Amino acid sequence: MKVLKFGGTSVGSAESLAQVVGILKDNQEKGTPVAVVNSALSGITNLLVEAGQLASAGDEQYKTVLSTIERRHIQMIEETMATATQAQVLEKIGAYLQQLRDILHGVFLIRELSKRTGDVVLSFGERMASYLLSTYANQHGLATEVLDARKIIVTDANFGNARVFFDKTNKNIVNHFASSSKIQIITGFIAATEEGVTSTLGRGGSDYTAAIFGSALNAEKIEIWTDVDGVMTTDPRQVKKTYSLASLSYAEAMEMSHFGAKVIYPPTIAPAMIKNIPISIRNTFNPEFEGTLISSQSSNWDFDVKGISSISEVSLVNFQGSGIMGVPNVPYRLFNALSEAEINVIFITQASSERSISFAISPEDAQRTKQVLEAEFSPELSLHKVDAIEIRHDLSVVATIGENMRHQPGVAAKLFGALGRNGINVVSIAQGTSELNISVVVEKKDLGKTLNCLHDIYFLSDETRLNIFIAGVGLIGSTLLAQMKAQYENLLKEHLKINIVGIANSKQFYFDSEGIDLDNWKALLLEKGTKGNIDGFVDQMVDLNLSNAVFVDNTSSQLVVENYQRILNNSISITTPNKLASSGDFMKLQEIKQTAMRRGVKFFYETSVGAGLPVITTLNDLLNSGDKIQRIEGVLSGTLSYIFNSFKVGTSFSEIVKQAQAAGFTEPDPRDDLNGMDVRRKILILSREAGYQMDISDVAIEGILPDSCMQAPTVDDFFTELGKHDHHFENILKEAEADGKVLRFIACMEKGKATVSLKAVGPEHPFFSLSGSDNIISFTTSRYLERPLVVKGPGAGAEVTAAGVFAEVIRIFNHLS
Ligand SMILES: NC(=O)c1ccc[n+]([C@@H]2O[C@H](COP(=O)([O-])OP(=O)(O)OC[C@H]3O[C@@H](n4cnc5c(N)ncnc54)[C@H](O)[C@@H]3O)[C@@H](O)[C@H]2O)c1
Ligand SMILES: N[C@@H](CCO)C(=O)O
Ligand code: NA
Repeated sequence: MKVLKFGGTSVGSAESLAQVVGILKDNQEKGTPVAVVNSALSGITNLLVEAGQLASAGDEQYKTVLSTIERRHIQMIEETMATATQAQVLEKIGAYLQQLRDILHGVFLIRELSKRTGDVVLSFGERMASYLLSTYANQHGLATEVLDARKIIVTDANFGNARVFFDKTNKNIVNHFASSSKIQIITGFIAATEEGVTSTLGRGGSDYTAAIFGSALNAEKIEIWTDVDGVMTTDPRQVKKTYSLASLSYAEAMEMSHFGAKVIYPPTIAPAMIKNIPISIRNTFNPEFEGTLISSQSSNWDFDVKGISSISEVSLVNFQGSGIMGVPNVPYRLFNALSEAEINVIFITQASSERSISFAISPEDAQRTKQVLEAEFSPELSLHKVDAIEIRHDLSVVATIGENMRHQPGVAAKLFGALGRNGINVVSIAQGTSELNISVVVEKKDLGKTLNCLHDIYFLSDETRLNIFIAGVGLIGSTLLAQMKAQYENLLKEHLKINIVGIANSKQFYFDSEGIDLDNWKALLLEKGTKGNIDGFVDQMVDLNLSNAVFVDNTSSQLVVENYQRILNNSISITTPNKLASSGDFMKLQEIKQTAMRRGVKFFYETSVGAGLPVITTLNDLLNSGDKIQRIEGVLSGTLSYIFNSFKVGTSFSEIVKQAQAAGFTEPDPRDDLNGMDVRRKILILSREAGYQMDISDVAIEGILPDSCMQAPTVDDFFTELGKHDHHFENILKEAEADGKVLRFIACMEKGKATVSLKAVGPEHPFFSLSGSDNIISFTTSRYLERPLVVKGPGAGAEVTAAGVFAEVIRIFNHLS
């Protein structure tokens, strides 16, 4: 024998009734006898509650609600019943509705709805639904009859939440089933007192009915049929990719439910659990799918954690004071007072100092809780042994659940590490010694982020989203987007989903938290983008509060840099080829780095020196392993390298500068390259990495640009002006060539002294043979003393720079996961 329970959505439409009959027939074919428990049509119980409340308040609107209830049932009959039988079925439902109308009229007249009468009102939902289901099933070749559970389940008179007398109930069940041959369609949720007065079983009622029958009948299984594929790893409304759990232990299922997962109401599990009857959660609309099996077995499951459930809205009460320390009856009085006031406590923690006890409750109980505790502890409050009762609102509880967590070091570390890296503040923590559940209280605004990042770290097998925000979609930014698009599928195979959530240029920005279409980003930004500057972009990014977030600054803008503190403070990592922060004000840079460290996020800027070449990481590797830097020397400008490598007597200097610009090597304003500013910044960045507290003014420079070029108002004017000085550059070149030398723009730092100058070097010099836009950086250190460590290769250009930024984005991801 199996007991099958169908929820409201399973009996709420023509389609679903057909599915139910299919499921029943399937069992019949397999020779498995079944008993069926059903709920009211979906939504009807709430309407009944509403009608009762309106009527008792003397509000005629109850009649409108009643009509809605009537219409739902009539519509079901018209959609599902054979035409010839419709009149008869309508008559029967009509009789139920007339009774209900009479009762509500009475309630309306006397303006009172006792719990006792409320249960009678509610009972109509299940009674009508059972009648419809049974009639429909009989019309489709099954032999069923309605079993009104009020004849079977005996309870006390605690209406609304009655307690079952199991001895009598179980006897009734066994006797009834001994004499019935048809499939029993049992009204869920309702029961009756010994005197035969209608009662209800409280929250989760129909599941409970199924467990009561299943247990009395020693059923081989109880199946709860609903509209989802069983129990999911977490709330699918909050997390995009969740999985259905194949199995749960009873204890896990209870923990999941206690913390809000729409699984099964914990008390309903008890009768089944005592008899070790497995409960399976199935989808009426996907009956082939096995769903979730809840049993005593702890299943094979590859992950430490089974599920992450949450209660989105709780209030946290802090009860503290010097007078409660070590006083044994304080907790007793506290929780007893709450229990007498029927206030449900969701979560408790107590610090070992015993100075305070915190507990979470539903927000609607907050006011009452305060009153109850103030009354109970009024003497202690007036003597200041207990502090004023504090209640914090707008919080959520997130519970991480699973039997595999037991005796498993590292699970909690993972959890708190992920929360920390994502900037989620933990307000309170509880873990029972059963190690089945780690619960944390977080701010409500962080709930979605918390569920997403925990789901990512525990169930990472499928895919992790990296949420990326890009400021600057010029040369580097657009190349980066193209590279990310090209690599998208490959990364997905590695379980990494590149999710570009926001893009911005200097005038507007565009967001799509599901990921901007990379085939179309330009049009989306231009046509659908919001007008606004970087501050607005960062505001919206912060508001989205996504986990695994990275900000990429592909601009050369100081306005963007001004936002770094705020971005890092919101636990969003940064990678950038923009040199302004790392070569800007020293104290500000320190603050930025400290914020990143404090928030456990990254601030990376490898591409600001030598583009994609590993310059800064190499320097850091040397330093971290204890090497001492003696000297750093390099050609650090791709532009200047290209220019002087290509500049031959007879060619025009200004033409070559234009070529460098066209090749994408130059700064947005090429003068930043030619005046040596770009190189000064780079040698400053490296000097600071090497431990020197230096500023840009500490980098001496011998400029090569005539003043008139510097003063030209626009880049075009500059080129015109530069053309006038071609002969000047040719002369410098000729001088060098006369000595068998070439021109190289070299930066050097030794013992905290940095210089940048154009030098003529001969064939003996390691930089002599440079070509293309190559950068070269040589590190002379204690360990690389005679022969320096050299990094060399293209140090500018869209592809290599964007690739370097891309690599840092991935490095940040590796750190986050
Ligand atoms: N080109 C290279 O080879 C190379 C190599 C290493 C580093 N870099 C650095 O990369 C950065 C970008 O260079 P690029 O060549 O792509 O420049 P670009 O001029 O082509 O693009 C700059 C982008 O930034 C946007 N922008 C500017 N100010 C902004 C602001 N305040 N807010 C939002 N967006 C803003 C612009 O609208 C544009 O989309 C620069 O910092 C540059 O120094 C470039
Ligand atoms: N304009 C820069 C880009 C790399 O930072 C260069 O030419 O090297
Ligand atoms: Na680099």
